[in-house]
Amino acid sequence: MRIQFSKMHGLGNDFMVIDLVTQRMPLHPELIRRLAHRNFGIGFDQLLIVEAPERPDVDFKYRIFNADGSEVEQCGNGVRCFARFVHERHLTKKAKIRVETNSGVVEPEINSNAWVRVNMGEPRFLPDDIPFKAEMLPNKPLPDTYPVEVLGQTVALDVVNMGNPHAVLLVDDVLKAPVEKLGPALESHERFPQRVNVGFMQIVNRGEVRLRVFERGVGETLACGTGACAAAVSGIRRGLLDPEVRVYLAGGPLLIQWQPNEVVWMTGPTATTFEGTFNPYDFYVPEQHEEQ
Ligand SMILES: N[C@@H](CCC[C@H](N)C(=O)O)C(=O)O
Repeated sequence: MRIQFSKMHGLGNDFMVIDLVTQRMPLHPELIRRLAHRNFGIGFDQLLIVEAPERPDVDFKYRIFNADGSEVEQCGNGVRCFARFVHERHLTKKAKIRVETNSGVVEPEINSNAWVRVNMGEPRFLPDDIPFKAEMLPNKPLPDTYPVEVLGQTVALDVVNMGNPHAVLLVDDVLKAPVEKLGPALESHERFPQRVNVGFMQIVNRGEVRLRVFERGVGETLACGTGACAAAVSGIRRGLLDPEVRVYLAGGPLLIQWQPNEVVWMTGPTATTFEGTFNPYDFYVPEQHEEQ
């Protein structure tokens, strides 16, 4: 039994994409960790799965797994690649599709140059929606920064849910930001019961920022789409940015557009690196093998 896949990326945030509408394979976390391994596996930041929809008003179901095997709710660079994948595999002819995720519906629209614009939905700020433990302000929208003690210092975090949880910190120089130190400490901080993605944002001017993201379940990646949305939303909410922001990540720029109380729009490129097949039994996990 061989499974077909595509290797894709959005600005260097890389994915293995598998169609499980027409194929079957187990989705055990240990199998995913083995496939994600950069030497022993295919290597990726996230595994993206295409499934048949469970409700009548969407075209596909989109499941996302981090390299550590954890299933997550949303992936912004991934949804652009997802839209391109379902076209390349002739699973749809529609330019604009509705895709169900574990945190709601997103709507990517693909253009002829494989650029994709996505309605990412509305950001959420309630502590329970992030989720974030903010005893001082039980379930009221959070202020635009919240002080959090970490590694003996207090940092001012803006916490935003973009389908998945994000914390955004302002820094003077993104190249000198303490991503390796604060990233893991905040990712697993007790205030974030489901862990968090941590963005370090440098404001260049009202329309441009530089961003590095320490991703939950992966580590620092070359780009993070939901992280770019969260950073832009945070800067706009704080009155530091205009409603249209170019977010420069290590892998390249994304365009993010947002007006308060509206949905966030993300526009960016996609790339298919190669297509291949693998035999899941080469990555077999004894006694934990689960059929999907
Ligand atoms: N790279 C993604 C985000 C993937 C999920 C994230 N690591 C999480 O755990 O929430 C993006 O482009 O948004």
